[in-house]
Amino acid sequence: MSEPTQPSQTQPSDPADLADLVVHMAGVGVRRGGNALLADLDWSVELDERWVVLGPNGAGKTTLLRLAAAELHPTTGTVHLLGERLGRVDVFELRPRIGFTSAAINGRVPPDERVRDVVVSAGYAVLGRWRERYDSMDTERADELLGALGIKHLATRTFGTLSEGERKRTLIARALMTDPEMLLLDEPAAGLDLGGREDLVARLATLAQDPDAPAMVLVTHHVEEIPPGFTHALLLAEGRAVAAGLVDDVLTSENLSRTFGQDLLLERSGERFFARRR
Ligand SMILES: Nc1ncnc2c1ncn2[C@@H]1O[C@H](COP(=O)(O)OP(=O)(O)OP(=O)(O)O)[C@@H](O)[C@H]1O
Repeated sequence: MSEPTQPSQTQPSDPADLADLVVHMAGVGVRRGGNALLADLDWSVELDERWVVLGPNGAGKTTLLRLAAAELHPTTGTVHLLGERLGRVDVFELRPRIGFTSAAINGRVPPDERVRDVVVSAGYAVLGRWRERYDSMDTERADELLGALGIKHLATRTFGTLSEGERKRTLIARALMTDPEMLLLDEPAAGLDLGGREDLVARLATLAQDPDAPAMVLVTHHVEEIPPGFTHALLLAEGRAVAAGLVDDVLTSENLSRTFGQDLLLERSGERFFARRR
């Protein structure tokens, strides 16, 4: 195999340029207990970009997303989110500007909370406090988002009675409730059956193609889960970027093989990707 495609993003140093970037990471490392979870990472996301972050188990994808969600600070390097530098900004002011869904959030929703309240309470930065009085405009917005994700009919059901796919869609609606400038999705299709996955991929494709939608970063292990309309890809292995840039340049059999440490064949059908071992 030849040398990997080196991540080749420009790295602005001027604060005015940084203000235009949703995410800017320079020389980022995260260490825990002597392990490098991430190392030497340079990565930028612009407002109109939709990124997929792909890599094997343990590659550092969730760690990267938690940095982008202002849930973690880097051990080394600098992270700017929405023009603000982590460590120099109140993260409690930053977080409402970022929509984030993950299995961890899924596990924190009380099972007896109603679906509409799971969504609407995001505007009040609370989970599991459904007795708050909500503004009718907020309720309408929540219903609109539930409609866009195809689950408006479930608005009065309790979260605990939903299927895994319905829960994931509820949490995406919740993440969009605050009109975030960036939407982070950590393995949104994990645990879904084929129909559920295809339905979610189609809904995310619609969102990705909406020019008013926020910048998006989707973490996955599977190229089959990349929604059409996603523009960029970051391939991670052992905490380091293997390749980063436009989907068309980065998603190749060679880069995928290097990322997953196996000889893989990547195939494309229209705007969808499929991979298997050679
Ligand atoms: N607090 C910690 N101390 C030591 N190692 C950690 C800690 N947190 C995570 N790790 C390790 O860091 C690596 C990266 O973890 P991370 O969850 O970011 O990977 P991932 O790519 O999201 O993996 P997966 O696809 O399995 O979810 C893993 O090997 C994990 O065991």
